[in-house]
Amino acid sequence: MLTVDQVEKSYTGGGLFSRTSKKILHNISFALEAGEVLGIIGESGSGKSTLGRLLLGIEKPDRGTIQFEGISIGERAGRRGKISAVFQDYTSSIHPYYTVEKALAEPLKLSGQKGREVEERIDLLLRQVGLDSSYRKKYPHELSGGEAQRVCIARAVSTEPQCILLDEAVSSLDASVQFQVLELLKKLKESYGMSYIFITHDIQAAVYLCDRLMFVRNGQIVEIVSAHQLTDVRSEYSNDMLRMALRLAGSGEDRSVDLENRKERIL
Ligand SMILES: Nc1ncnc2c1ncn2[C@@H]1O[C@H](COP(=O)(O)OP(=O)(O)OP(=O)(O)O)[C@@H](O)[C@H]1O
Repeated sequence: MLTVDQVEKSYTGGGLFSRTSKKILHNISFALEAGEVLGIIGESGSGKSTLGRLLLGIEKPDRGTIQFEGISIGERAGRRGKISAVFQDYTSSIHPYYTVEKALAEPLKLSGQKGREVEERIDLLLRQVGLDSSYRKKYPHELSGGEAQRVCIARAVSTEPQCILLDEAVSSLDASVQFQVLELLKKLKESYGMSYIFITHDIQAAVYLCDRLMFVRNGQIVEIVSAHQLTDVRSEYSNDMLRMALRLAGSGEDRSVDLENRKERIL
């Protein structure tokens, strides 16, 4: 469905007259199947969000191609209605002067839906993300972090894209809310059958949600493994990240719940 082939990206350094260029992504190639959940995991600064922006078509790669069903993501037809996103910063993801219903109506109207159809769809979306209709009139500042992120998720699924890119989408939520949102994402995936690209540094959340994990280091793919076969992990880097996740789980510093299940799967 989504194919990424030999993608490279550099940024020029700071300063108005700087000509130094730093390569952020090196030769990135992978494919995402319909209905699959792919985790992109790596340390801070490894290039995960840069890759995410390229996949959304917000920025262009310097080299290589990104295609959705054979059409370049750089073309409107390649991305329109096919991919949407949920970011970590849910507070600024919703317009501060928009009520929840207005925030949800916007993408629906842009996709050509009107009147009653939009109203019914908003009710359904709110129900699907576990919010009742009293939330329709609320503004973003009246929502908790978990509620705001549910609204962002409802907005992302509203037009039924084939894929949702989630960039650290649960990272700043507290443990129990994080788990609820992961559960919600699982449930929505079952209803809509879409794919997720789950960008995170939280391996445990990734193991919980993903089918495959892609480990990224210094802008390069280290390896891609099945999230159900973590014993297949070969590289030292991926093993170190898994061990670190396990140590956090064991020390009680973990921010997530359902640890035993995750520990078993990591082991
Ligand atoms: N627009 C930009 N201009 C210049 N450099 C950038 C730009 N965006 C990102 N970078 C640099 O690219 C590198 C990778 O950043 P990126 O945000 O993609 O990493 P990340 O893996 O998502 O990190 P984190 O987990 O901390 O969000 C960093 O060194 C960053 O400073």
